[in-house]
Amino acid sequence: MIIGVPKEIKNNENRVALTPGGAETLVKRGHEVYVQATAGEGSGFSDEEYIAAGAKILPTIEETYAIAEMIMKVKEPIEPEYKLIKEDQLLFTYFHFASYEPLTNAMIEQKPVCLAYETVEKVDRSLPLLIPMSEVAGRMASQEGAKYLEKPFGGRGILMGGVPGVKPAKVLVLGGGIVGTQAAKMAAGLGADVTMMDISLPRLRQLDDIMPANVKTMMSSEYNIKNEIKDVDLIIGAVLIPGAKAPHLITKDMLKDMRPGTVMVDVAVDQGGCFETTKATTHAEPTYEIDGVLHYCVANMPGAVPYTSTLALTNATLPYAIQLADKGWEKACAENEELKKGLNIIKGDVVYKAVADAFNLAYKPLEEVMGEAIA
Ligand SMILES: NC(=O)C1=CN([C@@H]2O[C@H](COP(=O)(O)OP(=O)(O)OC[C@H]3O[C@@H](n4cnc5c(N)ncnc54)[C@H](O)[C@@H]3O)[C@@H](O)[C@H]2O)C=CC1
Ligand SMILES: CC(=O)C(=O)O
Ligand SMILES: [Mg+2]
Repeated sequence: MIIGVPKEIKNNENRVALTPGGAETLVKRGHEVYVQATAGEGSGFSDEEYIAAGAKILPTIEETYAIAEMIMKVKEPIEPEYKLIKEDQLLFTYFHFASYEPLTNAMIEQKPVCLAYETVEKVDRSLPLLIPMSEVAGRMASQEGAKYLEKPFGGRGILMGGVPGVKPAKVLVLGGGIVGTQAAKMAAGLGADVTMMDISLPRLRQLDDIMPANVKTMMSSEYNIKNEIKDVDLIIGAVLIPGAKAPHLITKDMLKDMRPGTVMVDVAVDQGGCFETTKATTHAEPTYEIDGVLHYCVANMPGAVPYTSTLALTNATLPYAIQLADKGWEKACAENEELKKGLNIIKGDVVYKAVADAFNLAYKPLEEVMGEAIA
């Protein structure tokens, strides 16, 4: 198969979808790998390393899209990329369709096969291609939260761990999955007083067993959230309903009950955000303030730590990319239930129900689109 790896063009996105090691693995299996010039630079990989691995370098993004049967990316395609995408081309990347209607419409129009990292799902319902980036974003959420709580950055001016004789900061983590757990761990490590909320009681039991003593658990409900936010310093939004828009757990109205300088980090921004007042920001301008509350809503948080993130992401994606390249997407998805769950839009048909529901689009079950082979 001919595989193209374009350079990411989203603001401050320094990750790349394939390492030189990954390229070498695919080339050794008989595939052709084309990498756009300097695509790996932000992650510390030179063009020469890709060439040594057997890949070919193409000077422009246009040529990279034009030649490839499968495009491997990190972030969802953005506007300037839409027209480069070819009918029937396989796109293997994050999409987060439910949070962005123009992207969904563009992919329906361009008719590629969209296989979304974030909905590839194992039988135990875990999301193997989201987990590594959720681990990064979760750990970063507390780091960024601690920074923005500093007065010069717009926060209340409170130190996460406090000092002897002065109380630590109070941190509320909404969602106790991968992001929430990693965020809570980091905040607890800094000495903060952490509360985690989730709607799953079994998950709260697990967390209660494994988390340090300065992490408490609470059932997630509007009532509990309203009570907690009154004296909290940092709120981390980390909920997920796979493929769907995130529920708004904190409404605009609730901001009035918070102390000025409270910081809210919405990691769930790429699924629309779990705060009503969330709007996606970039690393260039990560925060904005509403009613005295500082919002941090960067949709590609891991892009800021590309050394860690590229290696973590490609560790997870490469085994799936090999299957797609070796067998083609139809056979690979027919034989692997995990990959099959990643199919969101196939040549104009929306085959992932939560995405169709998000925008009242027609939903076509996979069996209708693909026939018995894939159903
Ligand atoms: N901004 C960024 O750069 C990044 C964002 N993300 C996003 O972070 C979000 C969380 O991802 P993961 O932790 O991997 O998901 P996960 O599936 O591991 O955890 C989500 C948790 O939210 C809980 N939940 C659902 N509804 C809830 C509610 N009403 N109240 C409290 N908890 C609720 C679930 O029970 C689950 O435990 C996703 O939207 C993901 O796309 C992930 C990586 C990077
Ligand atoms: C998961 C995701 O959206 C990211 O890593 O940017
Ligand atoms: Mg994201």
